[in-house]
Amino acid sequence: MQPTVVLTIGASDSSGGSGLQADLRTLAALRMHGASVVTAVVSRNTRDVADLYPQPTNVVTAQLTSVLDDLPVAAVKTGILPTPETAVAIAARARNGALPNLVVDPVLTAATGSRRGLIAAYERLLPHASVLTPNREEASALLGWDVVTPEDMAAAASQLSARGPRCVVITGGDFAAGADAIDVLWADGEARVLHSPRISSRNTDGSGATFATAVAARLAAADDADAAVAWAKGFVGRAIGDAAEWRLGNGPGPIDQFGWSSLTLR
Ligand SMILES: Nc1ncnc2c1ncn2[C@@H]1O[C@H](COP(=O)(O)OP(=O)(O)O)[C@@H](O)[C@H]1O
Ligand SMILES: Cc1ncc(COP(=O)(O)OP(=O)(O)O)c(N)n1
Repeated sequence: MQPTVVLTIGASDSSGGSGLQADLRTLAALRMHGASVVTAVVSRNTRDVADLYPQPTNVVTAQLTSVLDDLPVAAVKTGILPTPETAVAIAARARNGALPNLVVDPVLTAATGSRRGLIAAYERLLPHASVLTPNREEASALLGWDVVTPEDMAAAASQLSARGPRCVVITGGDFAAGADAIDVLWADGEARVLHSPRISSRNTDGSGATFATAVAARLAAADDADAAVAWAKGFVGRAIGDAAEWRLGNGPGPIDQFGWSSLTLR
């Protein structure tokens, strides 16, 4: 049997916790082949980000052309798109139908120019997204108002879906500790609040990247969007729980996509 191919477009994280490294670990754990287009190189550890070096846009598009000319890509996930030019170039490929089952994780870290320019460029990408996965801060930036409560998240998801993505899930990993980890899903014209047990851990680096990549993987496996989101939420919760005792570095460390202690792959 051939492995399913999923393409991740994003930045290298030198600490290995998030970005392309988390995406590729997630795909490997799900027994899929990960192709990767490097948009930027981030110098960081578990404590802080030192620098972000964007790849020139022509280097990003050259990687994209090489992958898409040859490999049977079944789904695509985007992470850091460091400049408006890069985001516009990715949007052009999406508009041409070259990026199937596109999951957009709008990490709004701009390397050059204004954040406003990056947000404007994202507007071109959103109509082509199958699933958009902002956290509350990213949703606030995209919309221009503060998304705080679960009610806000539902309204925000509805407003973002009007910009084109078929499904929007606003993640709430940064809610003050409570019993549940709450995300809000907008699909088929209605909002649903998704609950899962909140895991107590200092190690949550890469949760957003892992979640979005797992959604892309499940879309590649022909799940519909809400099933993919529900599955990914379970997956990331297990990955956080399995790494809760890890002490890799002095800040929030990576999560355990492989579930070395408890994951049963389905
Ligand atoms: N402590 C936690 N326990 C369980 N699930 C969590 C926890 N933190 C985040 N998640 C889940 O991880 C996914 C990514 O969410 P989030 O952390 O908000 O993304 P980001 O890293 O982009 O801010 C969501 O499904 C969220 O509910
Ligand atoms: C290289 C790199 N660094 C950080 C991120 C941030 O991703 P985000 O989804 O905001 O949060 P986590 O994945 O770290 O929970 C990234 N995508 N790439």
